[in-house]
Amino acid sequence: MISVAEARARILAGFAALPAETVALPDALGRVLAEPVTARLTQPPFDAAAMDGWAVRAADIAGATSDRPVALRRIGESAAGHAFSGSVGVGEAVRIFTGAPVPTGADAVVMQEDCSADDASVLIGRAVVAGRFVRPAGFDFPQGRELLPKGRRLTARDIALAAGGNVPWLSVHRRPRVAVLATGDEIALPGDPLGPSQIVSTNALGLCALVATQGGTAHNLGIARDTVDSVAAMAAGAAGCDLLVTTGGAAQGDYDLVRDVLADRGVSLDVHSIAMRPGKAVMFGRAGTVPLLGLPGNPVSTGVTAVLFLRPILRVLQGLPPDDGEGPRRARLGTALKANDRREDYIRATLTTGDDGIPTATPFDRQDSAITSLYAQADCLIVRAPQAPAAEAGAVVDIVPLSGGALNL
Ligand SMILES: Nc1nc2c(c(=O)[nH]1)N[C@H]1C(S)=C(S)[C@@H](COP(=O)(O)OP(=O)(O)OC[C@H]3O[C@@H](n4cnc5c(N)ncnc54)[C@H](O)[C@@H]3O)O[C@H]1N2
Ligand code: MOO
Repeated sequence: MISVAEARARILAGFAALPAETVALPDALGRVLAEPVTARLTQPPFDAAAMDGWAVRAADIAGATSDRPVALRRIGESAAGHAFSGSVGVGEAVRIFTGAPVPTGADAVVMQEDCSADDASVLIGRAVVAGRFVRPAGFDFPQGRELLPKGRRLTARDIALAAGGNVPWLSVHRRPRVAVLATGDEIALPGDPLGPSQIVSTNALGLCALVATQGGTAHNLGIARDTVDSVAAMAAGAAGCDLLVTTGGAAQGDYDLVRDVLADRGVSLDVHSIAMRPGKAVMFGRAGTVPLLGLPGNPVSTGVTAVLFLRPILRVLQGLPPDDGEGPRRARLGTALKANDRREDYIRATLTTGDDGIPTATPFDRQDSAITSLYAQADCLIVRAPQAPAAEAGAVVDIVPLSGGALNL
């Protein structure tokens, strides 16, 4: 058995960022930039009014108050999308609306609440400094400014920013293509009629969904039967994918065939047994040209090992660092834990936040790797190092949050 850290290092050494492709901005949410996004225009492109009111020369109204307003001659109007073409001279004002270009000659905007107007003139009831309620050209960013760096996973806000920079398409890493293969004579698809000793496959659909949350495209290859030929034939469907993930058939039993199939094909496994619980039976190697990650069949083992090994692979393939660094990584224990043995434990737990704002992770009583109902409820995994001594309630522990994904505000 090797440690989790060594297994991760060996597995991730086999992956690098996928090539770039160009996508239209509406399709870029959750994708990772292969090139920085640079502004193609200056924003705002002109000096723009920040309020509805009157564009004036500040010097003209220096002494204006509500009791002693200053009268200016109104000479036109500037609306958003319809600039005033003339220029504002001494003693003149232009009616202006939010977002409209401030005419040349004017250097400030007075809110309409401080003014009263008739057809020919306007009374300005407040003095303002030059620049008041004017957003100068380039106030947000100038043309040529880097708006978003290479390697950024695009959020909803980033899409709006790129649109503001007049960038209609951008360069992102190709989505990882991941083939998913379930194995086992006992496995049936949800909705299929079940034989007397059959169970429904949870793992493949869960893995496909996890791939989607991480920005990849999953190809569900179906269910291989417990024969070498069936596993080999169905695994061949992964040709052209960036990764084949199998579930089940990874342990030592007479019908655990994924290993045999790999061995038959001369596949050397870089990883085949990891000192962790759940998930000891993880394999990593290469099936032909396609890297293969073999995950154990117990559903929670599949889920936990996918979080620990598949998620970072998908991130690296998209040009991201292996870990997201999001969310809390430490919490206080809600209940005491016994000393650990030689396997690193990933304990399913809930997270609550106390009055002091510090999260508390409370393990479920039952930790069997077949209990999917509790895994779905878990907020995090508590990480217990091999041989960790007993820990009291309140002790600070490392956690892996079970949250995050490709879509972000
Ligand atoms: N003698 C030993 N037996 C086992 C060991 C061991 O080290 N020595 N390890 C145990 C551990 S830990 C795990 S985890 C499992 C891993 O076994 P496999 O990866 O070979 O998985 P299977 O035997 O095929 O299945 C295990 C379990 O999971 C169910 N399963 C499988 N696929 C699915 C699926 N797609 N959806 C839902 N459930 C699935 C399967 O029916 C079994 O109940 O081995 C232990 N045994
Ligand atoms: O891999 Mo097993 O995961 O310890 O149930």
